[in-house]
Amino acid sequence: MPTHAITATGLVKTYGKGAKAVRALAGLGFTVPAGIVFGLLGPNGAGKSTTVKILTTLAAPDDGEASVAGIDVRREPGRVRRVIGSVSQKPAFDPVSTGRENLVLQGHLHGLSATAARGRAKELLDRFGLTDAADRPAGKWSGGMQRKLDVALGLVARPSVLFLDEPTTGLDPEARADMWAEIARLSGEDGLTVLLTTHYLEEADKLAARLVIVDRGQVVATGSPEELKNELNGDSVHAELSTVEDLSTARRALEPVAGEISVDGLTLRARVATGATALPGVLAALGRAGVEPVSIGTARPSLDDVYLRHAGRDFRTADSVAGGVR
Ligand SMILES: Nc1ncnc2c1ncn2[C@@H]1O[C@H](COP(=O)(O)OP(=O)(O)OP(=O)(O)O)[C@@H](O)[C@H]1O
Repeated sequence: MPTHAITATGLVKTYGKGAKAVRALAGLGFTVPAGIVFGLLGPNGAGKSTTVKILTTLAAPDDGEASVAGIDVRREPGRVRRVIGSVSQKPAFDPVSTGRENLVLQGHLHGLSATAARGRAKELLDRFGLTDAADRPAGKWSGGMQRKLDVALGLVARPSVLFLDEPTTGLDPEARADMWAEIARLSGEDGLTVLLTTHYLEEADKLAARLVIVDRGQVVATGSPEELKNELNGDSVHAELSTVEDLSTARRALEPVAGEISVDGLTLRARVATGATALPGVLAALGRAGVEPVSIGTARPSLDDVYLRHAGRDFRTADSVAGGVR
């Protein structure tokens, strides 16, 4: 295995032509060291799925280069497919067949003998805690168990790189926490490289050893979650106001006491050196301006703040306005 499990350089992809053309990737590039969970984080429409389609050989870039496990995705797509596992957002299992049958069938599709396919199915069922349900139709399993089955199906052929596209979308909090534990175990135990795409900041923060933040088809920030948050050098104070008028008054009042100020709905966020120390000054400034916040608090920097700094807009707002580079 080369040191880098994935490299992508200058990827460009445009869908459609003329006035309707959407530039999904605008020169995107990153490298993924082997053996870690790597996060590809970005709001809806940022270009994550397009990147994964190119890396898993399902789409060709208009320009740029990429390799997976040292193999060029454009020149040798067949070889790439043999070393990767891919778990897409859509379920890959047959709901009428049992979990075990699904896994055995997948083994056959990858050329395993009947005995080897049964053995691998048993191993994966045990590993994901699915043995008790193994002989019931997968369509009757809970959402969390079905997602685990999807991941298990992606692992049947012992890939060296596993692509997980939005693995926890639609899961309830308990199933999501369970899935997070499984994903963390994948790279920790098996030395597998996992490329995780997500639009959940918290998920990337918790699982990814390194990540790139993608916005409008380009990488806007790269590093470990800790590195990225530490670069921000400071906490934030969040004040929720009751009216738009109060919001503008508060903004003017805080300009002399805070660094960057941003607004999300009726919440104002101001960057300060240390939240606890700055809070009395912020409250005093608001009081002098005659503004009483509905609530106020401080927070350590989050990936949300990192995104705001690098993309110049709030993550949640960007997430609700999907769109490529036009
Ligand atoms: N087949 C397609 N035809 C036209 N436009 C497309 C196609 N696939 C994606 N796009 C557009 O390209 C841009 C990037 O989409 P992509 O699916 O790669 O983003 P994403 O970050 O994966 O978003 P999501 O989290 O919503 O899946 C978006 O504007 C999207 O609407």
